[in-house]
Amino acid sequence: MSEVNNNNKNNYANTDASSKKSKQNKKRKNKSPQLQPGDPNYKTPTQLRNARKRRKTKTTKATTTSSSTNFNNVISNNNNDPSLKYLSNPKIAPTVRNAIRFFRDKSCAPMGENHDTYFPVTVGPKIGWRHIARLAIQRRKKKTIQQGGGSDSSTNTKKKPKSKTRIGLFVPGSHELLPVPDCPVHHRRINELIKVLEEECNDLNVPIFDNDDDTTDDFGLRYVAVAVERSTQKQQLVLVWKEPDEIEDKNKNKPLNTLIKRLVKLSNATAKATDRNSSPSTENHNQKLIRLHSIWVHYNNSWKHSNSIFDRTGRWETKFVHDDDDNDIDADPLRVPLYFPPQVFRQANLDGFSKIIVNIREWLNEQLLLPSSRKPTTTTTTLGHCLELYGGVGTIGLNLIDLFDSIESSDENPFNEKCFHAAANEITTIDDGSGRQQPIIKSKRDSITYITKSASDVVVDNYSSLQKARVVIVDPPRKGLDPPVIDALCRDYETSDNNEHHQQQALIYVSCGFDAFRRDYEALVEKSGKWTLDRAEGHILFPGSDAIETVAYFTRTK
Ligand SMILES: C[S@@+](CC[C@H](N)C(=O)[O-])C[C@H]1O[C@@H](n2cnc3c(N)ncnc32)[C@H](O)[C@@H]1O
Repeated sequence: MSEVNNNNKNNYANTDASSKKSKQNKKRKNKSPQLQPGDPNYKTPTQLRNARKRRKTKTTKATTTSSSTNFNNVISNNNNDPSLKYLSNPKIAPTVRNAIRFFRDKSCAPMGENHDTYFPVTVGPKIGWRHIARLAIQRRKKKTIQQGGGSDSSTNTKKKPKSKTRIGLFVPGSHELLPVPDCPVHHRRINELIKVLEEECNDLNVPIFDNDDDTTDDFGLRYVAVAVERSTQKQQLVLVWKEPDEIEDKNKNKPLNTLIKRLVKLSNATAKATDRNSSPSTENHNQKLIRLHSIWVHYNNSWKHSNSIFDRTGRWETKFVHDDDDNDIDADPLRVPLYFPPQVFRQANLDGFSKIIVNIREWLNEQLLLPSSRKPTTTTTTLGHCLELYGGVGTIGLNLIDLFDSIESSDENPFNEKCFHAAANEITTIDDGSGRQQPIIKSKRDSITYITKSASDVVVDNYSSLQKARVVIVDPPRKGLDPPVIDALCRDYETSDNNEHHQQQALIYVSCGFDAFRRDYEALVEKSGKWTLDRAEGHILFPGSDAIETVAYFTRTK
């Protein structure tokens, strides 16, 4: 396509040039006589032809450079970003295709059968789905700018190289920063805040720490993380800051505080504009529109690069929390306010993940609750006990509390427990016929518990919880289940004290790493024979990237 455009451009250019030439020839014929050999400035036909060639080469070079600059902009904004590679058709990503093939083989479906029958794949909106972004920050030196502009180079004065703060992603396998302005998969509130942040860092000349660049300071801003609260669309901002090595240099943290004050001021200005009931976006196009939920600083003083922008030993400070309450969550039958401070795991696409929770609820209702409530001997309408491993802040478990008598959630991250209990204390339900949200009753609240422990320790130390669970939910990180968890799940624990209703145990496995899932599937189903796959589904939570979230529902083989 670019070739067609370029050809068109050249054609127009040629047409313009040839009409100009014929006019010039006419002028020459009418007015000035042609230069003759021996005249000053006379050029032979060869010299004229060479001069024309040089002019043409110069013009072509200029055109090519400008069009390739445009092309590069497009590339750098899209194709170079690996998370956008499969955006036009997310289902052709290799991992998605592998997963489809895997479940086709396992279900013995014939080639060519629509995968909806054995592995339905949900693809949510392709744009604006990312609610959380962790980005690197660097300062790029701009090329020296020539002033004066005249042809006489002696009149030019050299300006000091100016540097520009850029925020973006590291190109995979490198520390080369790829700016991602207006990234289409980012929630627009992320893009808006990043733009303002870049401008403010430039205006305030905020020091940027870059341990690949010896010429920068030994302190400064090194990363940023932005998350958007879904109910209010406000931004949670984390500024990751490297402190100076010398204690007496603490004053060097001042630019950080200036930046924070400035951002809070801008956020308050947006809040005021919104309160006046005017639309801030139409009021003043130049106004910097940010609406902050909170600002946190994480002091990451390590000198080395690591995959994680937060340092386990680093200090955290909350610098600002909004004080208005415009949370407008609709009344849900079960309202679970989850807490996600920056130290805990938060799904990047919570809208997409809520579809997973809806499906889990549906499966539990259809496969486990409804069949048992149809049996005349069963009095229960809930599912007994649930054990959740790798539970985070309770994103899945807390959204299922109405279906179980008791839930024990767990995770190894010590920051989760407080968030889990804060949320559990605030859960409200509409279940008394009044139509109003009510807090859950005390006995129910007491049956919602949390253990801060690795999953491997839980299955050993709290073995009885695993034994009595009607449903076990696991949502491990990409590396999959820890070997002791697989061992415990494959152990022969179907004794008479197995779950109170003596029903088949179920295992719901939510996986974000397909290779690890495949390995764990083989251990659970094929090697041990203890589990049977009932259903599997895929969710493309990050359209554009090569990933799939797999949800597999297993029942324990009798
Ligand atoms: C993919 S996240 C899922 C969390 C939660 N279900 C959610 O959706 O927010 C994986 C979780 O496993 C936790 N984790 C990682 N390794 C663990 C381990 N060995 N034992 C227990 N938890 C672990 C992490 O802290 C993280 O919260």
